[in-house]
Amino acid sequence: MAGEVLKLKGVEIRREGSTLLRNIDWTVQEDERWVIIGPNGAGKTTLLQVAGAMLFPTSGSVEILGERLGQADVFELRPRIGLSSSAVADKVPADEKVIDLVLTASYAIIGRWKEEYDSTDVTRAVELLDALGCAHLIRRRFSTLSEGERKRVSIARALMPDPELLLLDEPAAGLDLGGREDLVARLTSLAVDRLAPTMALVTHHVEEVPEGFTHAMLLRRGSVVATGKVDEVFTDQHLSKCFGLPLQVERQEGRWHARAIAT
Ligand SMILES: Nc1ncnc2c1ncn2[C@@H]1O[C@H](COP(=O)(O)OP(=O)(O)OP(=O)(O)O)[C@@H](O)[C@H]1O
Repeated sequence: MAGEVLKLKGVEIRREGSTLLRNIDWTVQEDERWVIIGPNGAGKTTLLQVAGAMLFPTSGSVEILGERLGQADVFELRPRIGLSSSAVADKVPADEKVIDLVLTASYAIIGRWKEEYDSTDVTRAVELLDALGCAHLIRRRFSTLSEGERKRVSIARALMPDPELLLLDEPAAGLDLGGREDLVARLTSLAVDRLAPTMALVTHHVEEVPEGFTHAMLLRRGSVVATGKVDEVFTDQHLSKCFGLPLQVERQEGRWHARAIAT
C-alpha cells in the first residue's frame, strides 16, 4: 500500500469563539486524489490551510508527509507542498512579475528578493506557465491579471517545486466555461498520471470534479458530512444534507452533475 501523505486526527480550529473545524479525521494515501466539497463557510479553505502547513490546529494532531505539525520545521516542509489559493494570491506584492511569482515557489516564499535561480529553474517556470496557457503573461505584473489568468499562474506556481502534495483551493472559480473545461481536462490528465503528486482540490461544484479523482469529503459548518470513495460519497442523500436542500446527483461519461429537486 502507498504511504500516508496526510493524517489528521481530531482536528479542531477555533477562532474568536467560533469553531471553524470540528473533530476532523482525514487520512490521505499517496496514490489518492481528493475533492473537498461544501457550501460557503463550511471550512474548506481552513482545512486546506491546515493540510498546507499554513495553519496549526487548536487541538488534534496533523501529520503531513510524515512530519508532525508543531514539531517539524515548516520552512522545510512547505516547499514540499504546492498550494494554490486566493489566500496566497492576496499576499502577492503589487509589482511582482508573473515569472518571479512562479520562481519563488522553490523557496515557498512570496515576493522576489535576493535569492539566486539558475537557468534550470527559469526553464521549468517558463514550461509550467506555457503548459497552463500563460506563456504570454510571463513579464506581466500579477496584480494586473484577470481572475482566470491569476488562477492558472497560481497553479503553475503550485507545481514549480515539484511538490509531493498538491493542494488546489477553488482552481476553477472565476474561469469562463471554456477556461473551466480546459482546467478540468488538465487536472484529469494530472489525476491519472502515476508520477503526479497526491492531490486535494476544494470546490463548491461537483461539475468541476475531474475524472480520476478517487475520494471525496463533504463538509458542512466545520464538520464532516461524508467521506470516502467518490462513488459512495456523491449520493443524493449526502449532497442534500451537505448543501441543505434536496439535490439529485448523477454521473455521465465520467463527469458529475447536480441539480435541485423541485419540491
Ligand atoms: N479569524 C476568524 N474568526 C472567526 N471566524 C472565522 C475566522 N476566519 C474564518 N472564519 C469563518 O470560518 C468559516 C470557514 O471559513 P472557510 O474560509 O474555511 O470556509 P470555506 O468553506 O472555504 O468557504 P467559501 O466556500 O465561502 O470560500 C467561515 O464562516 C468564516 O467566516
